[in-house]
Amino acid sequence: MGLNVVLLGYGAIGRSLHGMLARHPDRIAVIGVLDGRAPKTADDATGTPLPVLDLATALGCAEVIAECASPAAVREFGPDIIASGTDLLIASLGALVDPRLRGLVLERGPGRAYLTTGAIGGLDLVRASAGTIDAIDLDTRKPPAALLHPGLPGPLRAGIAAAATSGDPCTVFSGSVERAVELFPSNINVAAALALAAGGFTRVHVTITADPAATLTRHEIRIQGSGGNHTFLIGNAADPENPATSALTARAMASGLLRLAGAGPHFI
Ligand SMILES: NC(=O)C1=CN([C@@H]2O[C@H](COP(=O)(O)OP(=O)(O)OC[C@H]3O[C@@H](n4cnc5c(N)ncnc54)[C@H](O)[C@@H]3O)[C@@H](O)[C@H]2O)C=CC1
Ligand SMILES: O=C([O-])CC(=O)C(=O)O
Repeated sequence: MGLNVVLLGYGAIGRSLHGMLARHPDRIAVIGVLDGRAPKTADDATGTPLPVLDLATALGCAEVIAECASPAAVREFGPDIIASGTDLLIASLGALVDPRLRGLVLERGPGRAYLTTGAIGGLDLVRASAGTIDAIDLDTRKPPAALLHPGLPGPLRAGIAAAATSGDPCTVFSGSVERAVELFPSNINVAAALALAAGGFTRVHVTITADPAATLTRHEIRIQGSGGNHTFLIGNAADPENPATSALTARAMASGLLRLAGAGPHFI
């Protein structure tokens, strides 16, 4: 019997994740989706349709709910999932900048919250170095189209659009993790991942650049502290369905779920 998984969100990550997990029926059974807005619920590779579930049904059959929807979905469903005793794997880590939600999701139980490494690497090192870190700088660079979304304030939208027409890279944001995830809720969860791993939001500074020439999404992470200095440079291919999302994210979630289902090797 495999691990029973429900997908909360069936967009670019959810569909890709479904396809990857379908290759491991001995370890994982994807039994449905919690996403009433998904236009279709069948994985392209297998054509397997998934039922759309309500929360009560999902909680009755899932051992793990894998969130790949939005920070709003973490706010809406996260506390109930954890309170029910079901485990929750979270992609939209930006939701956890809210200390109240963080308490409900990360500290209450009895369900366990797992945080995906998502679109970056090095979180094991950041976690291990938590007490020694003075500062983390995250420079994220994406094509302008990957940064535009309907909730952006007008001047910021205009700045990103101007970068697109000028052809030159333009830094469109510099500031805190909290402000970054407020302005780009589906685009900079990796900043929250670094802050959560480092054990504090105040030490992380975020810069976002719109780069019309970018062919990869780039995350440059520079860590300074008494334990040493560490730099990671990550260049990710975008998901073919969503230019805002690195394709690595679905692979990271699949890898994490397979690990929960017992597949090694286990790096800890
Ligand atoms: N931790 C990380 O490194 C990364 C995290 N993400 C997070 O993953 C999320 C999903 O990414 P994609 O699949 O590319 O987005 P997408 O826009 O392609 O798909 C999102 C799906 O979730 C559904 N959804 C949104 N809010 C919902 C809600 N409240 N309840 C139920 N369903 C809901 C939508 O209907 C859509 O089908 C992003 O919004 C972002 O927050 C994305 C990339 C990297
Ligand atoms: O996929 C990426 O490269 C990063 C991203 O969207 C996020 O952190 O939300």
